[in-house]
Amino acid sequence: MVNSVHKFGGSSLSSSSRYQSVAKIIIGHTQPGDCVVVSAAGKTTDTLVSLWQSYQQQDEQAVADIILQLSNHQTSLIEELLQADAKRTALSVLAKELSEVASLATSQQLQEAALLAHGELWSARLLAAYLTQLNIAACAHDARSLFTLTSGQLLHAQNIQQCHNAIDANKINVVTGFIAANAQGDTVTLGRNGSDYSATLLASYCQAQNVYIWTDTPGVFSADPRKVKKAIKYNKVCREQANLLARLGNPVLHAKTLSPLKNTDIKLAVRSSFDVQAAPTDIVKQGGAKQKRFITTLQNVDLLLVEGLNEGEVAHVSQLIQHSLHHFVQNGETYLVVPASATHQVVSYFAGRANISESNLNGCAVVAPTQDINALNVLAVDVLNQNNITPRFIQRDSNYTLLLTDQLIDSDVLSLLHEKLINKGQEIALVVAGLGNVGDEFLAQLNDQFKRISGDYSLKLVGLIRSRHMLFNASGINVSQWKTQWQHEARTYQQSDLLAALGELDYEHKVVIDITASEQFSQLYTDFVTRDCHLISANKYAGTAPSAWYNALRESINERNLHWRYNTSVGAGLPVNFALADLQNSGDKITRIEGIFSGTLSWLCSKYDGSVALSDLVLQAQQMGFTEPDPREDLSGRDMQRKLLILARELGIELNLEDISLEALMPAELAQGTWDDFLASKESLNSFIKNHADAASAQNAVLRYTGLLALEQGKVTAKVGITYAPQGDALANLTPGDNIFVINSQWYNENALVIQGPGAGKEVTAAGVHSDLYWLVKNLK
Ligand SMILES: NC(=O)C1=CN([C@@H]2O[C@H](COP(=O)(O)OP(=O)(O)OC[C@H]3O[C@@H](n4cnc5c(N)ncnc54)[C@H](O)[C@@H]3O)[C@@H](O)[C@H]2O)C=CC1
Ligand SMILES: N[C@@H](CC=O)C(=O)O
Repeated sequence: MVNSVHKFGGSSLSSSSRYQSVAKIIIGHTQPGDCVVVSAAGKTTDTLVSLWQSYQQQDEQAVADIILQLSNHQTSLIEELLQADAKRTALSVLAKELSEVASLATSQQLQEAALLAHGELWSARLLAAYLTQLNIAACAHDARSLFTLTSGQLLHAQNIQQCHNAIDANKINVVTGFIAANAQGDTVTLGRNGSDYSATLLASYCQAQNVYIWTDTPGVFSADPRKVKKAIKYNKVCREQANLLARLGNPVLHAKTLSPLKNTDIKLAVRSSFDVQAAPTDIVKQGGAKQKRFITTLQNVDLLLVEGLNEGEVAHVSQLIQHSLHHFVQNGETYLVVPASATHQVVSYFAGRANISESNLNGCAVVAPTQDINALNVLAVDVLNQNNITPRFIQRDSNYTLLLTDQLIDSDVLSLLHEKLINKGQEIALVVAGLGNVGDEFLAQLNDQFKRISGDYSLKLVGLIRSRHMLFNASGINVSQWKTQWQHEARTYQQSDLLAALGELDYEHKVVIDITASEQFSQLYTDFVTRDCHLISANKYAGTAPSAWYNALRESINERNLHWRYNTSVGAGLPVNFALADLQNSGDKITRIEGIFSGTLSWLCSKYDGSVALSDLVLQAQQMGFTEPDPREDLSGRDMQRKLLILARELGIELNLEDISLEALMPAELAQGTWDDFLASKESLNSFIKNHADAASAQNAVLRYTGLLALEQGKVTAKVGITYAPQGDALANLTPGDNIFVINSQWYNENALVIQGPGAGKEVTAAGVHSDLYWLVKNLK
């Protein structure tokens, strides 16, 4: 039984290393009986098309040169991938085929479709042979023995039978895309990019459950991501919008791709063969996803006026020119949007019923929910006018507006259009993890912040996560009533449930706000990012993870155009990260950061005068919400060590925790055992502190815990530990609980820049997380 059909386009097979990656994907994502549909490798179809053109122009030298070019390309793929007999056989079959092409060209018997079919045949045979060499049972199929058409109509019953007979349940079936046969057995093609169509046809004939279109972008975006940096990747797009986009010239999905899926439950997903971890875009049935906004560009099209258009004629002409056409009625006239290269063919087909109304047009189409179309049309015209582009023809329908122009819409104008048209009304899903001290306060402040932030966006709280329970409600959790809802609806979860719930959210943007103190939770960040979630962390574990993991996470965030903010991980609500970024963005060079970066240790050291045992003060600090869940994370200096590492990484210094020397503010043995064990041994902490306080006092100083990061002549000093601060020193006079960051730089050299204020506490920290959310939303624009 065929479970899945996977389709790999030319870009996924453009080199031998791409074949190897595809083979890995197949090994990881298929089971025996599944089908893999392939296009021609890289630019092979284009090369075959130019061979056909040279042949028609009777340019024998060009024909010979192109055959040599094809031979070299295929030979190098075979040489790099296959070994021994498999290689010899493949090379000899290739040589035979190319010499046959050459002799057909000489004898003027070359057929266009049969010539173009070679690209897919070579891909299918090579991939099947390579899989076999890897000990994966695989076979190649020529789709001309699976799909038959007469007069452009597929013979479904016959094709089902042919597929049923041919598909091997025990092997991976590698099938040529793009090609089929007519009743006489001659080759016919399914149109450029027709391999997507081959894949969905095959899936419907074999009753597969899934079709995966593996391509070079990780899904369907609001605009071409190569032209618009801030294009949004959608998790779900409904079939109707995908179809309309394809007819309007968007290259992501071929327009015919969706037709075999009509009235079936086959799932279709677009995903990247270059980034296998990235979440796909699911193309779902009407109602399975909300309507999204898109902008797509058109280039070099003509507008034809057609008289008496009959039903099925557009599909027929589309088949004829192998390009899906869009038609519409305006003021009682029927128009057809045709690629200029096919105008002649289309006009001759209609034999006097079609005339060119406007020619040499470019432009763009905006696809959006019905209620938005009018406003978006006005905005689009405004943006175009501001860029000296006057639409020559506008067609506004219920779910799109088409603006045809003389000028090309370049990526600058497209980005402007995207900024003005796409961002408005987008929904942002918030998922909050960690509902403790700070998390609870964050939620208490959330309603007010919604009012402040919203603007162009609509923000919704859709998920709440604790260590064992979670609550997800895709349509939104009532922020004022979350506790009641939590009581009734939260359920226990496994990690996979959490990731599935995040993957399912049909929002333009998703933000995971980590207010846990859990290292385990922070290790899921890479999974969150592959599900296209932005991140906000109060949690310090990800920011202080080993360099390799941390750098890979950052890279993956950048690649996906996501944001990660973590201002509260150092100095709670104090704007430390902002200041450092601002200094560096203004060209300054920071040379030294020194101070007290722990609210707990600041409070403990300032409060301690010997009258109350330090262990009791620790319990008070815990009560006030200053400490980490286990206050030994603070007393050990580890929390401050983490903050110093986060600061160092902000300055671009490659460090790991173990590079920062650490002296604990407690005896080493107290780090072992449970919190109760710690309390039972509290006297050893009390005497440890008393000894230090006495020693400091003997030097007319006070006990403090400080950190230092210095960059001098390329040498990095990074340490946290105990200091005796002289009476009168800024450190000695700090308000209990305050943090102080003394920053020296090229511009703040003699006279340091000082940031000082409360460095812990639920209100300031929750407000700091809100600041991160505010700036994250601002930066989406
Ligand atoms: N308290 C403060 O002043 C500041 C705290 N932070 C950071 O904020 C974070 C939270 O601090 P608090 O609210 O004080 O801690 P807390 O202990 O009161 O709350 C942490 C919450 O996280 C939940 N949690 C633990 N493991 C989890 C997991 N695997 N998945 C989901 N939830 C999990 C716990 O159930 C708890 O509700 C910590 O990372 C802390 O370092 C940062 C700046 C200041
Ligand atoms: N426990 C921490 C909380 C903030 O990060 C501290 O005391 O500073």
